[in-house]
This record gives sequence, C-alpha cells and structure tokens, in this order.
Amino acid sequence: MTRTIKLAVIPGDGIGPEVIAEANRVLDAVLAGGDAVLERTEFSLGAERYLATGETLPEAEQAAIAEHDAILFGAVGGVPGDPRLKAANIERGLLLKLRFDFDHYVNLRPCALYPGVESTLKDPGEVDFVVVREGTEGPYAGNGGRLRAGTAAEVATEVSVNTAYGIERVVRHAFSLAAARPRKKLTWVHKTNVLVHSGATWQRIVEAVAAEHPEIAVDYLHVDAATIFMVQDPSRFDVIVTDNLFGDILTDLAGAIGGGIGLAASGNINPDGTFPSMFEPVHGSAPDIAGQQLADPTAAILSAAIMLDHLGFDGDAERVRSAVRADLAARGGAKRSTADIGAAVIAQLPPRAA
Ligand SMILES: NC(=O)C1=CN([C@@H]2O[C@H](COP(=O)(O)OP(=O)(O)OC[C@H]3O[C@@H](n4cnc5c(N)ncnc54)[C@H](O)[C@@H]3O)[C@@H](O)[C@H]2O)C=CC1
Ligand SMILES: CC(C)CC(=O)C(=O)O
Ligand SMILES: [Mg+2]
Repeated sequence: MTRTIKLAVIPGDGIGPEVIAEANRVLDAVLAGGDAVLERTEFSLGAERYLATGETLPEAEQAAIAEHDAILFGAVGGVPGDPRLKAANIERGLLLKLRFDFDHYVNLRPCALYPGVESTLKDPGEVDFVVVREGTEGPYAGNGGRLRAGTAAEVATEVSVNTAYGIERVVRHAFSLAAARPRKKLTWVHKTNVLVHSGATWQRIVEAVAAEHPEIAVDYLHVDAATIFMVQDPSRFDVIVTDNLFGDILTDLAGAIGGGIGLAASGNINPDGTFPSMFEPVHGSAPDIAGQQLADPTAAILSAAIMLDHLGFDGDAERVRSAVRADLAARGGAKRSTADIGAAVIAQLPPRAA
C-alpha cells in the first residue's frame, strides 16, 4: 500500500536552498519504485522573507507546518551582525521557535568519519559517535533581558533554564540510544564545577537513569575537557548527552573532525510524535559561499536520511548513507559543485532490494 508523507520544506537563506534542492533530488531518487510518496509544501521563510515582508513566522504558516509528517530545513540567517536583521532575530524567532514549539527536545547529531574523508585531525582513529543535545532548554530558552540598555550601566542576563522534566526525557533518550549501539557507552558533558546548580540537577538525573542501565558504561567530562578529547581521542566517544549550548558548540567541533561542517547532519526530534520532527544540516546559511554552488550538500542529504529513519524507511535511509559513503570514497580531493555532488550521490544509490 502506498504511504503518503506530507513533507514541509523550508529551504531558508544563503546556501539553504542550494543544499535542500540536492536533498530533495536524492529523496525522490531513493523513494522511486517504493511504497512512499512525498507530498511537499514549500514554506518561504528566513531572513530574505523578513527583509521583503517584515514577517518571520506567521501563525497561520506555523499551523500549516504542524500539519506535516516531517520538516526538511535548510538554514536561515544573513551575514552575521547585519543590522537590518537585528530586530527580527531570525534564528530565535524562526528556527528556535519551531524547535521549542514543536518540542524538539532531542537534537540528534551523529558524527562519523567516512572512509576517504580527510579529517582535520592527523590521526583521528575511530570516529563514530552521536551527540544528543537537549533542544528546548538551557541558555537558549530565552529567559533574559537587558536593563538600562544602551547606557554605561547596562546589565544583560541570559538565564539557563533546566527542568528535571526536560533533562530526564533527553537523558533517557540518550541511554536508550546507547543501549542500542554496540559499544554501550555514554558520556555526559556539562560544567558542574562552575555551573553547580544546573550541574547538580543533571548529575542527579543522569545517575538515577544510569542505575537503570547497568549495561552502559557511563562517564562524565567537563565541556572544556570534552573539546580536548574530541580532537585528541575522539574514539573514546559513543553517545554524548549534553545541554543545548554545549551541544551546539561541541557539534560544530564534531563536524570539523568528521571531515567538515558540510558533512554534519542532524535531526530535531519530537520522539512522542505530537509534532513533526525537523531535519537539517548542522551548518548555517554560509553567506560567504552562497549562490555559487560551492556548498557541500552532503549534510543536508544525510539529514534527509535521518528523516527516513525517523519515518520508518530504514532501508531507504541506509541506501542513502551507502551512496554517500561510496561518493565520499570516490571523491578524493576533487572540487565539485553542489549539484554535481547531489547527482553523484544519486548515481551511487544501491538498487532497491527486491
Ligand atoms: N541552523 C541554522 O539555520 C543556522 C543558522 N546560522 C546562521 O547562518 C549565518 C552564518 O553563520 P556562520 O556562523 O557563518 O556559520 P555557517 O555554518 O553558516 O558557516 C561557517 C563556515 O562554514 C562554511 N560552510 C557552512 N556550510 C557549508 C557547506 N555545506 N559546505 C561548505 N562549507 C560550508 C561557511 O562557508 C563558513 O565559512 C548566520 O546568520 C547564523 O546565525 C548558523 C548556524 C545554524
Ligand atoms: C543559530 C542557532 C539557533 C542554531 C545553531 O547554531 C545550531 O543549532 O547548531
Ligand atoms: Mg550551531
């Protein structure tokens, strides 16, 4: 029986539309001949839309997006610091609003160094881990403000929000993920020596959930030390669970050691299925290379594969990953356009199993 998947597509700004075009082409190719049909609705949102209309995320459009089975998201934002975008704060008013309102509490960010890919590390060893970044709380929650703005006595606060409810659900998710992986190891990352209040809550909850999972080896790292290990010995990581801010920073670093930010994929997951989950490359809109077909669409393509996993099309997801692996192995140092890489991945797709 044919299953129709309603897909909301938000290409966004800068390189977003370029990489999403390739992810969409790969999706069409991998699903051809199968029993899933994509029904896409494109939403034109982002900095460009704001500059043209003054709108960031109209309520009616958010409600329409909510009616979909999944969201494929490119990237949003303009040149960092562009004063015309200050009032809108596209990243918060659009991207974080979708993550928060759709309760994307698991921000899943795998990092693997595929054969043939050059890492920034000389001798990376085994790199195959997943960062589970909390997606709805922490310092990104929007709890802050400025007093006496614009004066010499200005005070700014950005309060990190950590609820037991929010921590427990993401920690449980990370433990389940670790339990399903062969190495069964979980590292939780925080800064408990200084952030003693939120650190204590995280620690209490991690230890309670760990007691239910004796099969999983658990260790802890302060976030600053975690960055050292990530570049000196990434093989020590299997599943990492951490808060929203630490996870954001660690996963750009993970992107770099995994062969470049153009390969780093992610899923903003609402595991309960109450809202559509959203799949997007880790990178931003890269205004420095936008419109030139210089962006690597692999991160967007691998994000689409995470989406296929989430929607239950594991076989097709694996075919996409296999094609990406083959393409990366064949790529060498060759410079290719965004569209060329998309086409090459499609050419490497293994046939659908009979
Ligand atoms: N999820 C999102 O929509 C995100 C949006 N942003 C926004 O994007 C804009 C640019 O932010 P930046 O800090 O410069 O981060 P960025 O990730 O857009 O770019 C950082 C560097 O990585 C390169 N890069 C990024 N993606 C690439 C790809 N697929 N292939 C090859 N190179 C790639 C860029 O050319 C740039 O040199 C800002 O407005 C920022 O707020 C930033 C991060 C995430
Ligand atoms: C612009 C931020 C809200 C997003 C970001 O950098 C990320 O989620 O990695
Ligand atoms: Mg980031």
